[in-house]
Amino acid sequence: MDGSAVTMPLLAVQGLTKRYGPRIGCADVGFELWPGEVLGIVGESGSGKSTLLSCLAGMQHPDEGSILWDGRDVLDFSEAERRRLLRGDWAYVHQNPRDGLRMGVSAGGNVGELLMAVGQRHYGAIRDTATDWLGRVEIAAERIDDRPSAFSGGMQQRLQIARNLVTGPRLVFMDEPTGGLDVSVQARLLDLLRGLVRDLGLSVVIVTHDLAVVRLLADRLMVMKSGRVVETGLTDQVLDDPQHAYTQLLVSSVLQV
Ligand SMILES: Nc1ncnc2c1ncn2[C@@H]1O[C@H](COP(=O)(O)OP(=O)(O)OP(=O)(O)O)[C@@H](O)[C@H]1O
Repeated sequence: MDGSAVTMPLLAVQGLTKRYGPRIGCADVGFELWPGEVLGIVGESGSGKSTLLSCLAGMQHPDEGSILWDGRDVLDFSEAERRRLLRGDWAYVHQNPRDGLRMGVSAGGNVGELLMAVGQRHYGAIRDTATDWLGRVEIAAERIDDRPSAFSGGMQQRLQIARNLVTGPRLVFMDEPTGGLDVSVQARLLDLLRGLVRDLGLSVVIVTHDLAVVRLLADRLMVMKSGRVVETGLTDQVLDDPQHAYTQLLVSSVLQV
């Protein structure tokens, strides 16, 4: 990390608004994310979490607002610049590993091809790094030539995480990374994610409806309702002493699915 990185936020978002016709996806969302920080975005289904994340990660174009990255608005980036960003400095972990993996390519290939995409050419070194990353996400080296379709859901998700982190991104977006998995598999994945976030000092924006996930992972929370941010604060503060009536309902699990 260079000296300038700690004096300005990694990401500075202002007035982000996305409408679907007359319906509001998200409205006037603003926040800053600092290096090494994990920001959790929570809210019940339909509150605008996914819309916000997809606008932030360049998968949808917002109607209004700005997203400053290294001082430049990513909404002004060319398509080529945006693609470079998503392949290098940014990573996106999908809820469904099938959306983030290439199912017809081996586990090692899924990790290795990202290294090739950022310019690595030496096959032996790429395979060594891929093996190392499989180990970090608790996938045995002997599975390196297996396709993800032969893996369990939890293993697929761990492989997707390895594929995303192998290039050392500066910012990772995560969309319900533990969603759709059995409870015991979720717990193991959460443990693994927490270790990686801590060891690598990752900067993360994570969307979830599961407060246990953000309790473990997030430094700060943003609570959304009907597309708007209704409360922000340190995770423990928001969860232990919620100020907004909606957050109080959310925490008391009345609104949790
Ligand atoms: N493609 C779309 N077309 C029309 N309306 C949409 C579309 N996507 C989302 N919306 C609407 O935007 C609002 C926010 O939805 P969004 O999916 O972002 O919420 P969410 O909090 O991520 O919910 P979930 O957890 O169920 O995905 C909702 O009212 C939703 O119906």
